[in-house]
Amino acid sequence: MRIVDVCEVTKPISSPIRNAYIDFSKMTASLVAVVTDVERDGRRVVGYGFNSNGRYGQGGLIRERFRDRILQADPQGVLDETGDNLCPHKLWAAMMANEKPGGHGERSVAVGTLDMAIWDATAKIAGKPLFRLLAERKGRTADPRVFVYAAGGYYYPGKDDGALRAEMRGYLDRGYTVVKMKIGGAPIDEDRRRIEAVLEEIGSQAQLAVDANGRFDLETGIAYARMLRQYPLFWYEEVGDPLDYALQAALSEFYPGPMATGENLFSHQDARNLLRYGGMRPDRDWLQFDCALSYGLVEYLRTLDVLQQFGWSPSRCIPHGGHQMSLNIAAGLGLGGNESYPDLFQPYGGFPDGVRVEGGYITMPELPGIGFEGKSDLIKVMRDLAE
Ligand SMILES: O=C([O-])CC(=O)C(=O)O
Ligand SMILES: [Mg+2]
Repeated sequence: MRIVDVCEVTKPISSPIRNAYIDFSKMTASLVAVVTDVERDGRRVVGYGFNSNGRYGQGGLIRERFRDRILQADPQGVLDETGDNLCPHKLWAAMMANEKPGGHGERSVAVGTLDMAIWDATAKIAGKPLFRLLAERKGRTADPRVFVYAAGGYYYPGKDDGALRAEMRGYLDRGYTVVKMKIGGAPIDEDRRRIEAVLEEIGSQAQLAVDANGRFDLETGIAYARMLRQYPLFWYEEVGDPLDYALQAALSEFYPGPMATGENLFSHQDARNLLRYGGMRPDRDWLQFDCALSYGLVEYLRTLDVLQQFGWSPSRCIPHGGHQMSLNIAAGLGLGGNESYPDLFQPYGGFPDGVRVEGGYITMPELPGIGFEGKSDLIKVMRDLAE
């Protein structure tokens, strides 16, 4: 068996929304297919992947470097020990041949996208849901029930507090128990007003998380901490620059509640620096590393090893990105849950058709691979690429 082709297309996922740092008017994502010569149920096995929102499509890197390294690797040399399936770890090493360490930049996005497709193909060849395969390999029991929260609350032209409240009400009506909104894209008094409007809307039915998208310097981060700590928030997210670990550490003196960060750390080495120097508290804080932006699941497994070394439970991870890959990791390896964008970044985000949020949890269906075949709008664009 072998990989016979790797395809990439860069697709728009644009919308008029804005967070404290960027707008999404020109946002794109890479969609990739890893085509094998294996057949299952009368159909050629093709693995699919895509990168999460927030970083742009990686067609250049994928087509100029990583695709060729996969296709030029010795086909026998990238199989697992049985010889009957792909080995995602060996394929990862093939992709990263002749790459220097450090300076992770956005090649981690290109590799993460391909790694998703390789795991999808691997689990399909094994004939199981990825979360079951992962749990088996780790010798644990999978839990198909996964906590999810609704991310939104963006700045949007003409959006007033009424529209923000209606958006949050819509998430509660769909079964979510935690909702998230953006802060830091308006003056602090305006953000306070928005937060109070949402808190009034959700009452005791749900909790609110707020996300500053790395916008604040230490002084502003502290000013917001003083304001925010009066409210019972689920978390205060990505306060300052993602690589400013000293800022993150200083904040914990001013903010006793839970904080979250990590969506813009793209390697296990960066994750380790966050745990070494960021003052994160394993009893209450949350880690949001997103494998689709950070060299994929092969690297995420290394990140989970780092967590263990530092005494962190995988249940403190709730990844960024809202994709089914992280849902599988959560169900298979015991993460604390996953992000979800109920109204954004379609068709890539979300759940297989028919999956409903109940009391803040979804239940994973038993679909081979990552489960893209169960989401009709998504599998349609995927098959247009490679089948
Ligand atoms: O607005 C974004 O870039 C997405 C984000 O931070 C999140 O989902 O936490
Ligand atoms: Mg965020």
